[in-house]
Amino acid sequence: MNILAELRSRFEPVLTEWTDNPSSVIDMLKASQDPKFGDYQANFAMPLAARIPDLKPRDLAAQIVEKVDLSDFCEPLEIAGPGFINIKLKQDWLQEQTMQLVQDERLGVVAVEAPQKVVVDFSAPNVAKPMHVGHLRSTVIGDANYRVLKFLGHDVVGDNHIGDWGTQFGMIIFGYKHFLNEAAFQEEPVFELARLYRLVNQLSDYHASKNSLPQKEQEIEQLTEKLQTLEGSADQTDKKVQKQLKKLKAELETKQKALSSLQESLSQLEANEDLKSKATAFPDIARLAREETAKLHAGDAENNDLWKQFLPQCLDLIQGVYDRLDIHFDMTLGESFYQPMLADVVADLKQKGLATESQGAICVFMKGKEAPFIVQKQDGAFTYATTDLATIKYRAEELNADRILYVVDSRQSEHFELLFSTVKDWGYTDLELQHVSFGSVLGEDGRPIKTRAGDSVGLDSLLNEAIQRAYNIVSEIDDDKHDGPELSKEERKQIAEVVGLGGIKYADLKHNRESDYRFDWDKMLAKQGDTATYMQYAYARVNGIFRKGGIDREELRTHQQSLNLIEPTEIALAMKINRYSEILESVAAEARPNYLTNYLYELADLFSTFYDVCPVLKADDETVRTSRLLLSDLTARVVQNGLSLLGIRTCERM
Ligand SMILES: NC(=[NH2+])NCCC[C@H](N)C(=O)O
Repeated sequence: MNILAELRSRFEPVLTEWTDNPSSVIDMLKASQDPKFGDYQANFAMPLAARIPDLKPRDLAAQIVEKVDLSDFCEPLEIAGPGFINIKLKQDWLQEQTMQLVQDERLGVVAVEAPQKVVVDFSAPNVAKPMHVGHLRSTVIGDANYRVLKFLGHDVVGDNHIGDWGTQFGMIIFGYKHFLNEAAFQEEPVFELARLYRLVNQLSDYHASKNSLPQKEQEIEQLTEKLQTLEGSADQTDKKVQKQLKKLKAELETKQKALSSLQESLSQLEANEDLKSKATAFPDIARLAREETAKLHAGDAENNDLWKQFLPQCLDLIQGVYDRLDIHFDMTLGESFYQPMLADVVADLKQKGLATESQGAICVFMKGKEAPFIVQKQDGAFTYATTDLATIKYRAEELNADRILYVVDSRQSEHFELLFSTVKDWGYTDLELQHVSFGSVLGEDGRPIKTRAGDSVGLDSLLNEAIQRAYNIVSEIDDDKHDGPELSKEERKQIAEVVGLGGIKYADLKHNRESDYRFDWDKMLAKQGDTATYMQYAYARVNGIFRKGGIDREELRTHQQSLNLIEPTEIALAMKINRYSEILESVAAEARPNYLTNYLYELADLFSTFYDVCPVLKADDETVRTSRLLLSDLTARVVQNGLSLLGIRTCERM
């Protein structure tokens, strides 16, 4: 049962006496921060009273308390401070409720009454290049949302909207035509294609950087001049001047640093004879690659054949990463799938008067938005925007979607604002559209994470490193065991896989998704603290209790009547367990898996405190022992279930 939802539904009708719109304040009923204010606390008396003349919030709170009847499961309500309403659950009710969970496979999480058809658009890499750490967030956050929604009973479709039609294909096609290593391609086509992509990318970056040199040098020259003039003419004892000088110097220094690192990478490439000669042979490689893409899009037979040949190979490469991460999609339609529909989309928008011509391009202009949404470029090409419009039409009409979540980088916020606004005008008014936006993964130095060679870090090597580091942690935990190590090398390896991958996912999920976060191996895998390792360990620890006591858990669960909550830590733990369903619903409503990580962390912590204070196997009395075993069992089940909804596995021992 969702206790929070139940409480809100009891208060909501009562509040109509003071407001027409109780749902606007009902969120102010929340779990309380501190048990001394009860289990839940309602703070809506203050804002409501503020709108009514001569009504003190405390008096209003008293009137509300008078009207709402919670006597079946709560203690008499208390009013505190300026008008808070403190709500405490009846202990025998909580106990009974907890007892019901013992036999409930779903741990109190009732499936929603009105399931929605939800499309989760996630991962969506551009597949012509190997996956890198930048793809991690969408994949992991999307997968967690997918799992939670599904568990809640929604009809969920995971769609990997891959970029399989973009400019990168032109790059591999160009590479294939000019730089192919035939033998390598025969042997391992996927790697050869990845190499070709990197090569063409590197060469076109080289020219872009080289071409930007004169401008960069000029900027530095101008800055230097400005600085010299200021130093020569202005009064250097003046505070303002000093400040200005300092600012200019800092700016100059940053620019000089950037320039020298650019020069260094250019000369590195030039030191490589082979690369240098390729760069010299194709000074306008970027344009040439773009032309290959244009030919592909225009239906050129040779390029289309190559594309058909390359696509499955590119997909194979990314599939390897998905397999390792245990990520699954219901469909992988991708951008190419929608190409035949794009002309109709534009025609329809024009016909409805939504799209108009502007400087040769076809655009949708929106009120209050400066940027137009370009659906067809001057040269006739359709855009990312057009594809997304066609995708929505397909999802609404063919998949019957009620809601679509786009788990995409925050840098695409503007695109989604324009997209959603266009779609409403286009007539899909009931469709719930949400950009589940997220920040970047930063390296330990606080900059976007890169390898030493300056490439983005490949996901495969990242996962390998995680597992390798986890192996050391797992060994450490095992070596430190009171009665000596108990795991074989093989077992340690298996556990390391679970801990390493879990650690990577958890570290990503635990942050408020909008913030950037720093990738930090030590923090990520730490045994203590807000990490998957800590929770996986808590889970294994409970299993250890049962193993040690030789207790059959299935059999234990039939002892339903023996739950007996006495100690405050037991009550707090039971309370937390009962909140599981409310947490999952909040994750689903806002697409925020960090609510779940946070909950699990608090749960594991409460368990730890309980376990320190309350002897379980050594409890004095049989009923207390059974009760505590039941509570431990429930905790472990919630931890396991919660982690599994985050896509994180657990091990029986650790
Ligand atoms: N429907 C969407 N636009 N989904 C997200 C696609 C992300 C795109 N492939 C990129 O890498 O930027």
